[in-house]
This record gives sequence, C-alpha cells and structure tokens, in this order.
Amino acid sequence: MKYISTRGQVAPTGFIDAILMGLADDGGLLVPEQLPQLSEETLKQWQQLSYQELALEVFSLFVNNEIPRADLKKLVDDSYSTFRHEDVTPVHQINEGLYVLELFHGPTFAFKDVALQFLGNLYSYISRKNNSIIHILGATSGDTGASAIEGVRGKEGIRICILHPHQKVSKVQELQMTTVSDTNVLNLSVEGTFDDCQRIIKELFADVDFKHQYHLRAINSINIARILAQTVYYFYAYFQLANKGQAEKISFSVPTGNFGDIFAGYLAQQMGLPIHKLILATNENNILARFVNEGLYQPGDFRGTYSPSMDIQVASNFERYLFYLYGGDAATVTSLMAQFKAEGRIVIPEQLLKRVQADFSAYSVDNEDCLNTIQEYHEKYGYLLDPHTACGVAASDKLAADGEVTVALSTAHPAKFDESIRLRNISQTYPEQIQALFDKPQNQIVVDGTNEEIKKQLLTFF
Ligand SMILES: Cc1ncc(COP(=O)(O)O)c(C=O)c1O
Ligand SMILES: N[C@@H](CCOP(=O)(O)O)C(=O)O
Repeated sequence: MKYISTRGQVAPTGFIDAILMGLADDGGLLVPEQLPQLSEETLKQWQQLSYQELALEVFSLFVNNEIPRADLKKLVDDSYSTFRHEDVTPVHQINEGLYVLELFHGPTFAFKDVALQFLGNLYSYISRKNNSIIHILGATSGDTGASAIEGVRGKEGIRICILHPHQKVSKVQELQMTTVSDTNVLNLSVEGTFDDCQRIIKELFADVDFKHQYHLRAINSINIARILAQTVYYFYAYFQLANKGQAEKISFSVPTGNFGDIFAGYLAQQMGLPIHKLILATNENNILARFVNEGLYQPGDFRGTYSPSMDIQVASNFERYLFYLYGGDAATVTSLMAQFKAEGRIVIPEQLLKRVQADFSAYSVDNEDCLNTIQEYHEKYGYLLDPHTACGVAASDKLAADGEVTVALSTAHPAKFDESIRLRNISQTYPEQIQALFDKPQNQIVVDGTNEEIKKQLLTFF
C-alpha cells in the first residue's frame, strides 16, 4: 500500500513517510493509492472481534508491514487501554430506530482520542525507532488540540504547539489545553477563527523547506493516520448492531465540520462496509450541507454556534472527497483548489451532484433546533446529548426514513459544552477529571495570528 497526493505531484510513499509528511509536499492531502476491498467473509470474521482486535486488522491493511505486527498490536493495546469503557466505542440504543455511538470515553472526552491516542503513541514509536525529532503543529476548534496534547504530553523527543481561536472554544476545552504543565506543550490563542488557525498551519506546512528544517508534523486530519484510525469505529458499530440482529439498512449520522469523521465513514463504505446512508449534519456553518444539496462549495459568514467545534467554513478533507468524486483525477482537483483559492467557490456539474447526493444526505441544524433536540432527548429518553451530537441526531430525525436504523455519532461528552446545555436549564455533574481542571493555572500566549508571528513563536519553542 502506497499513499499518493490529491494533487499528484508527490511520488507514492510508504505508511511511515506518509505519517511524517502530513500535508503532502505539493500542498495536497495524502490518500491510499488503492482502497482494500473487504469480502463478505472477512467482514463476517471481523464481526466477533474486540475493538482492539478489529483496529489491529484494519491498521494492518494500511501499514504494509512497515511496523512488525507485535509492535502494532502493542501500539493499539496501549492506545485503547486509556479508555474508560471496555468496548472503547460502545453503541447505546435510544429508541427503535436510533443508536448513539459513544466516541467520548477516551481521556479528553471527545472522539478525537480514538485516533490521537494511537497517533501520539505512533509518533513516539517512530521517534524512538528512527531517532527522529517530532515537532507537532496543530490547529483546533477545541477538541483536536486537547486530545493531541494529551496524546503526547511529556513524551520524550516530541514537542507540540497548538493554535486555537481566542475565546471561541468552550471553557472546558480551553482548560483541557491550557492547564497542561508539561514543558513540551505550547498553546497559542489566535485572535481569529478556527479557519484562520487551519489556514496558518497549512501555509506553514506548505513551506516545504521550513517544514523539513523544523521537522514539522501534523496531528490534524491533514494526517491520513487520523482518518484511517477513525474508520475502525464505523466497522465496530456496524458489527455491534449486526450482533444484536440488526443488519439491515444501517445509516450513520455524523456531526461534521472539517469533513474528517464522515470521510472516514465514506472510506469504510468504499472498502465494503454496507452502510445504507451517510448523513452529513452541520450547524449554521453549513457550507458542506449546501454543497451536498446544491453543488456549490462556497464559505458563508462565520457563525458562532452552540457547537463551537464545528464552527468551520473551509473543510480540510473536502479535497480528499473531491479526489474520489473526480475518479482520482489529480489535475482537476489541483485546478479546482486553485480556483477555490482565487475565487472562493467551487461549482460541480449536475451529473456529479447526483453522485454526491448518492454518497451523502445532508442537513443543516440551526441553533434553536440544536437546543430543542438536546431538551427533547433529555426529557423523553433521559439521555443528555452534547450540542454536536445533537446536530447529528436532529439531522437523522429529519432525514432517516421509517424503518431505517441510524447510528448517530456522539462526538463529545456533554460536560465539555455545559455553556450551551445550561441554556435549557439542564444541569449536569462534571466527571471528576473535568472538575479538577478548574483549580489549575492556565498557560497560553495570545497572538494576533500573522504567519510571521506564529513562526517566531515556533522558532523560540522548537
Ligand atoms: C465534538 C465534535 N464533533 C464534531 C466535529 C466535526 O468532525 P469533523 O471535523 O471530522 O467533521 C468536531 C471537530 O472536528 C468535534 O470536535
Ligand atoms: N473540530 C476540530 C477541528 C480540527 O479538525 P481535525 O479533525 O482536522 O483535527 C477540533 O476540535 O479541533
């Protein structure tokens, strides 16, 4: 298995080099050259595996023997030993047609831990084996940052710098990132939005000399390892339902911002997992829902919402999907991305829009609807949804047909977004790990967010 760039200007590369490259050196994103095709028999064999066993099988397909199986198994086992639930990502039934896939049982109470516990350990493994320096640069709307920091804090040979939008993350997210006292962690709080943070890091990664000189590595879903690790729970959730006798027409509803999580589901489907529908749920920052419904990809005005981690206009992984949509035609993807940079929009032709609408259904959930959904499910089922999960559930309520079963991805624990939940007079008790954060001192540097200023901070830190 080799990895190629969506822009076609990078020689096919192996797994570890792909992880280290992060953003492709031609400015594109890496994807597997070919997707493994799983037979019905393989899927049947996988159905009884534990989460860790399944993750080992899935990763083995992509790692191409670059990591001995015993080492890979240890990486997997170590990564998921930090989760509080023995199933790692359990499914919880809400009603006849709706299950919630709880992805928040990791150390930072968000789905990012599933991939970032693994990626943190993988970086540490590569650093030890190759005696190489790992300097991580990441952007976050709140969850990736906390989770990435947790994945590498205190690890020898690794330093991490995370950019988050100043005062646009929840209090708990801010505390999770900024109360970490390990000296290998730097938090920069950028005057701007998540899109600004993501643009800055992509521009710095695209400066290939700078990237190589300072050994810059990615932990965002820019890094293909993130996406691959996130495919595992689609399989696992599907198998959990199949084991309950529920194997017909299973759809997934995915709260979406940077398009990484739902893209992982798309890859699982392309590999042979018989997912019925992929429902793409956005908040009021709805560029992706508009794209699926109208064929126009164009940022709107930034909206601060109750689901701040999805307050994203420019969805990084959209480029990966375009690559598949255009049948792997890197030249077309390159010119579409150039057009997006110049004109701020991409329009796709009618026949491709049909294909997009066969791949996804999409719904944009407004602020009121998000809170109504939290309240309704709390009152009716005694289940507290976080606002991101609520977007996924609201979209599923809107788009799933009678008789279909939907698995809504629960991407964060509600305690991370108490500000939003309290608006409906719902009170919750924080898990003790979160409560403890409020007594700790914070460390962060507020920056105005020019590339030059960020570079200066990085040079001092790395
Ligand atoms: C809690 C939560 N839900 C959903 C999302 C959206 O996921 P993605 O960016 O992979 O589309 C994010 C951010 O990534 C998030 O932090
Ligand atoms: N919502 C994310 C945004 C970054 O997404 P990623 O999947 O590319 O890391 C966050 O919480 O930071």
